[in-house]
Amino acid sequence: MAAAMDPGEEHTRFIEWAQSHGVDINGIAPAKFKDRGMGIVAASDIKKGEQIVHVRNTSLITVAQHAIQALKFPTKTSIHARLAAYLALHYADEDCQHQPWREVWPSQDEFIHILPLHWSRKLQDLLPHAATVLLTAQRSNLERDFVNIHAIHPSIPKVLFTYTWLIVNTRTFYWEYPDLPNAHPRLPKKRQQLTADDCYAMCPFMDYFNHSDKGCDPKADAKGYSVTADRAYKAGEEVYVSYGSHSNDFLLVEYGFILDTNGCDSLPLDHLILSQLSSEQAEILREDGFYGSYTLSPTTPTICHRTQAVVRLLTLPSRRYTAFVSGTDEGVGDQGKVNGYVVGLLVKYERQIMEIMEEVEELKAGGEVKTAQKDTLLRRWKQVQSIVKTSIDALSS
Ligand SMILES: C[S@@+](CC[C@H](N)C(=O)[O-])C[C@H]1O[C@@H](n2cnc3c(N)ncnc32)[C@H](O)[C@@H]1O
Repeated sequence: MAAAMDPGEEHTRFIEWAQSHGVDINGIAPAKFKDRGMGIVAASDIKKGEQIVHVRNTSLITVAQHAIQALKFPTKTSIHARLAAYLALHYADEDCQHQPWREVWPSQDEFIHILPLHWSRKLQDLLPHAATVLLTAQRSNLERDFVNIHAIHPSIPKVLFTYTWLIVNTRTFYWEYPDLPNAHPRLPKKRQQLTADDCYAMCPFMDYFNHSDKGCDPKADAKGYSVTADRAYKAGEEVYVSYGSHSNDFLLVEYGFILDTNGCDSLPLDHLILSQLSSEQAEILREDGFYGSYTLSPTTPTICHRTQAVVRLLTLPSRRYTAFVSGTDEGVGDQGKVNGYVVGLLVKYERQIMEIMEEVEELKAGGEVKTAQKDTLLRRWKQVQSIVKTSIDALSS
């Protein structure tokens, strides 16, 4: 994909600001892409192992900062909500120290086009099941955070909070809150109460990198963030980081895009399997720790161990299920029966997929359904269809 090396004045201003705020940039530059906003390209040839950017910890936005601590959020307020509220409270402040950085963030309008949270109900209802589950959780986290923030900062409008909450959602990095030299003295104590969901920091320039399943791995330590080239790059090539091992349903809901090839993609099977269970079977699986989270990995279609267990409970005498989950029998002799059962589920699902794709295709683009949204949804269904087809073939042979 061709990229414009000179993406515009606001980006030039931001780079100058970043360099004077503890961001060391080496051999890379921001560039504008047709289909994914900004990204990072190699400005010159880069060798594998070269450090291409370092961002000093004092340039991050974290809840350890005095300006955020001073807002005195109740303890139950999530880190996500605190960061979003801080950004919202300073949104209209043109003298804000982060102004040049904010100018290069996506607009509310861009989010409306790409993020399923903003899609019309018609389109949301046609998302794959796994994406619907993620979207429901996202909506409820946003609602919870808004209610908590509204109670103490009623002046923040919901539309603005939603925007800054999504900025935080799409542009933060995992940050373990090491005991920063400049951190608030109370932070080390609080750190023990933080869960992985709380460990967010906003990091200037790092948030230009787009995601790939095989990209550079950003590293954080007490001094800040850095990215090292995972391989050699030729000048002009896009340099990606990996946001984590995420399926396309996750990327779609949380970030508003899907990858054409994604080694971390998966097909969740819960919606096909859980409805087949009697209440006794569900109880047995809960007791054995095998209830739910059934997936099929598409690369070499593999039924995960949990699915192997549940299908054995559904199709075999109970002693054979028990032998499998206790590990006394690897269950090789029953594999054909297990595969056959999964194929039966997938064949039914394949028919549903075709019907859903027809519904998506029939939606008129324009008005509340945008062409790009419809195209993304159709592309995702085609991927799901292809995973299902490949799996049926592989498991039937
Ligand atoms: C951390 S930002 C990366 C910079 C962003 N592209 C920008 O214009 O500022 C994350 C957002 O970039 C976009 N993005 C990241 N990786 C992408 C990819 N591989 N393909 C398409 N869009 C991507 C998504 O919109 C995502 O929400």
